[in-house]
Amino acid sequence: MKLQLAIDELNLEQAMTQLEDLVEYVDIVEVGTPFVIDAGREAVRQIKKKFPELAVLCDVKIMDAGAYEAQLAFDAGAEYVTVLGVTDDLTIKGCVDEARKQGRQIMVDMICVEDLATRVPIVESLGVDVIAVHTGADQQAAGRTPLEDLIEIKKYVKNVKVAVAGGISSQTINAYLALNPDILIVGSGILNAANPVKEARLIAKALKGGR
Ligand SMILES: O=C([C@H](O)CO)[C@H](O)[C@H](O)COP(=O)(O)O
Repeated sequence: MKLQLAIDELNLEQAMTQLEDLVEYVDIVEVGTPFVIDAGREAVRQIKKKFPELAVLCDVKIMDAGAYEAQLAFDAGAEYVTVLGVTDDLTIKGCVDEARKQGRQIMVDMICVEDLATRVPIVESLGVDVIAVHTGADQQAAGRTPLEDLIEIKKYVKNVKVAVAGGISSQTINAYLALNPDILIVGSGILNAANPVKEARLIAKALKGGR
């Protein structure tokens, strides 16, 4: 299981400093949607340059012009790019075609997909690499978590990797680990913790089965 650190609310300078302390606990670093809006593709370029050992996911949440937008993120050095599960199949296919050309990966964010049973097999048939259940920040504020969606999606995904995101922290991680997702995504749980390094260490340890 991989740990993906989502950086959403830091600026580029803060992110580079924070990553120096967290890099040893992280497998994938996510240039989150607010972060990429603020810092652009330069964030992907600089993180790849300073931390070549980290895979970078560019969370652009593509909704249209799939091939072109995915290409922009891949050209900056991202290994993973996100597209929205609610969008058109042609957009997802465009992202997948670009990823295959460049030897990279597409993660589909299923935020706001209401019928997972119907949508997951279609999304999987388009050749994507990872399908992520995601309870967004605004849904989290209304008290929701991604746990039920993770339980449900595990029933429908056949051959691709599964990721989960949405307010996960060391306090709640065990329920997610029990469902064995391939990628566990944590943002505010680490970066808004009183001690982000301690929190990242706790989560990384839990991912390794407490060792
Ligand atoms: O994708 C995200 C969200 O939509 C803001 O862009 C977050 O990166 C994702 O939810 C993980 O962050 P936390 O929920 O704070 O763990």
